[in-house]
Amino acid sequence: MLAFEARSIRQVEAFTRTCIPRWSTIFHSCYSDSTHNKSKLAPLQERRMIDKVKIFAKAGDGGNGCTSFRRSRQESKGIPDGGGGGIGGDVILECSRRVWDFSGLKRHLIAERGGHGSSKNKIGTRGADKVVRVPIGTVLHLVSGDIPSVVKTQSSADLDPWEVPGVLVGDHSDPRDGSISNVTTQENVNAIDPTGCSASETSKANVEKSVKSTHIASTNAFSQLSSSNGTPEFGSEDIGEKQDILNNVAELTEEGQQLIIARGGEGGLGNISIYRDSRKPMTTKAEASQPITNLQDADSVNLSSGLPGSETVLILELKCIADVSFVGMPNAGKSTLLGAISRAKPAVGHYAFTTLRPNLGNMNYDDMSITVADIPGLIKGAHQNRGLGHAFLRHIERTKVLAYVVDVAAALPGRKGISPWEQLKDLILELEYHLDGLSNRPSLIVANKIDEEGAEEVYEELKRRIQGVPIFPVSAVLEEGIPELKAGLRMLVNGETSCTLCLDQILLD
Ligand SMILES: Nc1nc2c(ncn2[C@@H]2O[C@H](COP(=O)(O)OP(=O)(O)OP(=O)(O)O)[C@@H](O)[C@H]2O)c(=O)[nH]1
Repeated sequence: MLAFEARSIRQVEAFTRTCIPRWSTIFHSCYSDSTHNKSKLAPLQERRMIDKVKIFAKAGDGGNGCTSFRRSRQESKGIPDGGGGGIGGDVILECSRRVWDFSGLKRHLIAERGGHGSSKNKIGTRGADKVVRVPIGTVLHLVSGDIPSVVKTQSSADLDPWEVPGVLVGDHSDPRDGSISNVTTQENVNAIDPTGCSASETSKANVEKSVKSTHIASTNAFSQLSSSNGTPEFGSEDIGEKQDILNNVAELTEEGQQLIIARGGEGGLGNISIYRDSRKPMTTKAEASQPITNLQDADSVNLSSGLPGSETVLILELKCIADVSFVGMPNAGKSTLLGAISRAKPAVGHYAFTTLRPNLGNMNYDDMSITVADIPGLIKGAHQNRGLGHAFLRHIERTKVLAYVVDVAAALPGRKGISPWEQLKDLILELEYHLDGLSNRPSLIVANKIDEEGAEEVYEELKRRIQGVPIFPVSAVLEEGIPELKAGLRMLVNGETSCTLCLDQILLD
C-alpha cells in the first residue's frame, strides 16, 4: 500500500514537471498581452534611451616579427627568413541610420592583435578591425589618448594584405597606404625607413614613447571608467567625475562615415629585415646574411616585437540633427503631430511622458524633405531634473527651427491645465536654463487640439497675446491645418522668413 502511494506521488511530480510548463506556454501564446510576452516584444519606445556614454577603445597590438634561418648545403649558417608581424586592428566608429542611441554599444571596444610573422618570410596577418555602429549626430569628447581625426572612406576589407611593414628593403612608402590614403601621420610612418635601422629605431622609440604616455593617461581614465558605476542619470550614463576633457574633437554626421578612434600597433620586424642593411644595395648573398654591426641583440629583440595598439577613452554624446524640433509640454500632441506630418509612427498616449526619447520623422515636399524631431515633453522645472529633466534639450542645440506645440484646450474650464501663453513662457525659460540663447532661433507656434470645444476662443486669445510669430491652428488627430503648417515650416527652414519667439513678445497676466 505504502509502495503504491509513493509511486503515485512520483507520478504526480513527473506530471507536474512535464505538463505545467507546456500549459503555461499555451496560456502565454493565447494571451499575447500577458506580461511575459510584453517584456519581450516591448517596442523600442519603451526602452530607456542612452544618449551619452563613456567608452574605452583599445586597438590591436602589432604581431611579433619572426627570427628564423633557412639552412641549406651551401648556407650552413643559414640565411634569415623570418617574416614581420602583422598590424593590429583599428577600433572604428561607423555612422549608421539603423542605430538610435548607444544602448547597444559595448563600453570596452577591443580590436584583434596582428598575427606573428613566421619562417619562409611569411608575414603575420592583419588584426581584424573592431567596427561599431553609432547613430548619426554622435559627437566625440576626448578624455585621454589620441585625437580621432581621420574619417575613413575606404573599408578595411579593401586592404592589400601584403602591405605589411618590414617586408621590402628600402620601401619608402607608408605600409598602410593601401588602407587609409589620407591618414599618414608621423607615428604611422613605417618603422622601416630608407635611412636604415637606426632611423627605424628612433621612429619606433618615438611611437613607443607616445603610446606609453598615452597609455598612462588612458589607464587612469580607464580605472575611472571602471570605478564610475553610480546610478546613471536618465538618458545618459554617469560619466564619472569632471576631468580634463577635450570637447567636440570629432563628430559623425553622415551615413557610412567612419572614424578611427584607436590605431592598431605596427608589426615587429622579422629577422629578414633586421639583418639587412638597407642603406647599401646587397651585392652578394653572404653580405645579405651579415648582421648590421651596430645592432645589439637587445635592440633586435625590441624591433621584432610588435608595437602596442593605441588606447583612447572617449565620451560619446548624441545630438540629433533635425531641421525642426517640436518642443512642448507633455500631452501637447507632439507625437501625434509628427505622425500627421510624416510617416513616423511614434507612440501616442493620453498620459504625460509617453515619449521617452526623441523621435525623428521626414516631412516630404515635392522638391525637398525636412527632418523633424519630436522632443520628449518638458515641464516647468525640467532644468532641476523634474519630469524627464532637460537632458534631451541637447538634441535641440543643432536644430534650425523651433516649433512650439501648445495644447490650446489645456486650460479650458474643468481641465486644470496651463494656458498656452504660460506654456510658451515656461518652455522658453527651460530652453534658456539649459543653454543661453537656445530659444534664439527661427520659431513658430502650433496651436494644437483646435478641434476641442471652446479651443477657438483660446486660439483667438493666444493670437492677441503673442506678437511677431506665426501661429498655426492645427488638429493633429484630425490632420487639420497640416498643409499650412508644412508650408510655414518650409519657409522658416529655407530662411524665407525669420521670426523668433522671446519672452517679451508674450503678453502674460
Ligand atoms: N482632441 C485632440 N486630441 C489630441 C490631438 N493631438 C493629440 N491629441 C491627444 O493628446 C494625447 C497626447 O498626445 P501625444 O501625441 O502623445 O502627446 P505628446 O506631446 O507627444 O506627449 P508626451 O509624449 O508626453 O510628450 C493623446 O491622447 C492624443 O490622442 C488633437 O489635435 N486633438
